[in-house]
Amino acid sequence: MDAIIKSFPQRPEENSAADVSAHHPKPTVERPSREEAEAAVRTLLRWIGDDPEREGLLDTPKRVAKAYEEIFGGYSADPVEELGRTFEEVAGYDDLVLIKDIPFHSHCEHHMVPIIGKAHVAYLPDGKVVGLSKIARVVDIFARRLQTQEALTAQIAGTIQSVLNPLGVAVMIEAEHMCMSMRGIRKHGSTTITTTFTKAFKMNTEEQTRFFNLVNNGRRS
Ligand SMILES: Nc1nc2c(ncn2[C@@H]2O[C@H](COP(=O)(O)OP(=O)(O)OP(=O)(O)O)[C@@H](O)[C@H]2O)c(=O)[nH]1
Ligand SMILES: [Zn+2]
Repeated sequence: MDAIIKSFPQRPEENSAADVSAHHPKPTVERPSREEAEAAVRTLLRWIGDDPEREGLLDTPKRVAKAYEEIFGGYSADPVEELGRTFEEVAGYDDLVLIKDIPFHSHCEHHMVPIIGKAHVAYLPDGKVVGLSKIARVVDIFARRLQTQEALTAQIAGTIQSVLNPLGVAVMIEAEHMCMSMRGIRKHGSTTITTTFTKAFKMNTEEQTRFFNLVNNGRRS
């Protein structure tokens, strides 16, 4: 499915069906056994030129398999479930809710090396709100899968839009890609910014501007 990439400022346009279908269901593949995963790590150790039988590396395949369970734990979690519990008693609050500077670690699907960044997620409630931590959990679940930054951005926005059904969602991600700094073109310190807007945010550039202002407000340079 195509990622939704938007540049700033956006032209107001009609809401599209893509808004609500941008989140990906979790892939279903048959997993190999832990022994097979550990054997694959031993193969990679030999591929890089080291000796998996030397003392320091003996337990490494086991550790790597365990670490992978954690850093790719997003495949075993369901972001839709996280948004299932909502609250309506908010004293009539009907304005934007922004959770900014949500730190995340992901891995790029091209090289499987880290993407390190921050997500800013806002929504305009339509009567109901969700626990703030649940938004961060959605970020975390998608980040703990192999990603492109564009897909990560679109998946977070699409899931919140389709499950919570607010008046609009805005997601901005700023991240550094280790595949661009550790290897390849070796450009340290460059940041990639992606945004996805749905409904009210997509149709109204003033809402986008408000979102950007709030994200930048109080930020230390
Ligand atoms: N659009 C996008 N590109 C990404 C992301 N993460 C990594 N990339 C890029 O994916 C591209 C993969 O390019 P390829 O030519 O297929 O692979 P490569 O030869 O390893 O590329 P180099 O990184 O240029 O050495 C590179 O330009 C990466 O910088 C991402 O989140 N979004
Ligand atoms: Zn990469």
